Amino acid sequence: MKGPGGLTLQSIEVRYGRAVAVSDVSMTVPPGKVTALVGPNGAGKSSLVLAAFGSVRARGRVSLDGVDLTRAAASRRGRAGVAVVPQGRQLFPKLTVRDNLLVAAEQLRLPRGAVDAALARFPILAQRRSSLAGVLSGGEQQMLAVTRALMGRPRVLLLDELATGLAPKIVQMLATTVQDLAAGGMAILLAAPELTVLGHAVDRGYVLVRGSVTATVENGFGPLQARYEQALGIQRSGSAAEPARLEQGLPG
Ligand SMILES: Nc1ncnc2c1ncn2[C@@H]1O[C@H](COP(=O)(O)OP(=O)(O)OP(=O)(O)O)[C@@H](O)[C@H]1O
Repeated sequence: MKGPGGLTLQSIEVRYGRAVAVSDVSMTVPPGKVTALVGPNGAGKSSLVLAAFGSVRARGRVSLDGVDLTRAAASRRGRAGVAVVPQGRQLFPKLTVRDNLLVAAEQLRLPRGAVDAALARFPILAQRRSSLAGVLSGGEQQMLAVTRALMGRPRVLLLDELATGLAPKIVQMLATTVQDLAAGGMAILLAAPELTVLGHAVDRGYVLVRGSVTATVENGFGPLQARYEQALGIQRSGSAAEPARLEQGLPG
């Protein structure tokens, strides 16, 4: 019996030793939508993303399109349709663009031809297929990380800090990619400490503070941002101190 579509996380808890990074979080990442996960630094966003992908140990349940993946390792989740662009990208800097994708193709048990097909998405990256990943610009590296994640035609794509440190033009291009993927039916999760540049791409989202969801918002980025600012204790008065507090995370 199939359950709801997309990714479902139930009562997820992530601990590092005695420290609880994520506490009893339940959320969904439905197909055809861009779901945001916003929270200040240290809120537990990356831990939750990696718990969904299966690369950190977690309590709770994870399912995709109603199929239980709780006990599946990351490699099996990958083949089942879960893909991640992790914070920091985790590329092999001393391998070429093409070889980075070949490694992923092998992990996903895809034919080698999948690499050239994947490279067609970003022409700039295709031109640099023989360059070492480590010499690419930040934007090109992020394109490579996204391309790698998309190789297995995932059903859910987890994007951790997609826009951090990138030029606005690149972020716009990635935002368009994300929207196109959602329009094609993919379930997308965008985790970030702030999403103003990507905000227009967001359909719904969750606010995460100190490992717990404090708000679930279904009606777009504006209301989500308002709930986020509320959670951080930010007053909308236009004072110069506000952006600094948003970047630093928690209310003073
Ligand atoms: N490998 C680890 N070992 C111990 N503690 C960790 C580890 N990874 C994360 N933490 C801690 O878990 C908490 C949540 O971290 P996490 O990286 O998931 O948050 P985040 O919201 O993604 O923050 P950021 O935006 O800074 O990446 C933090 O207190 C962090 O210090």
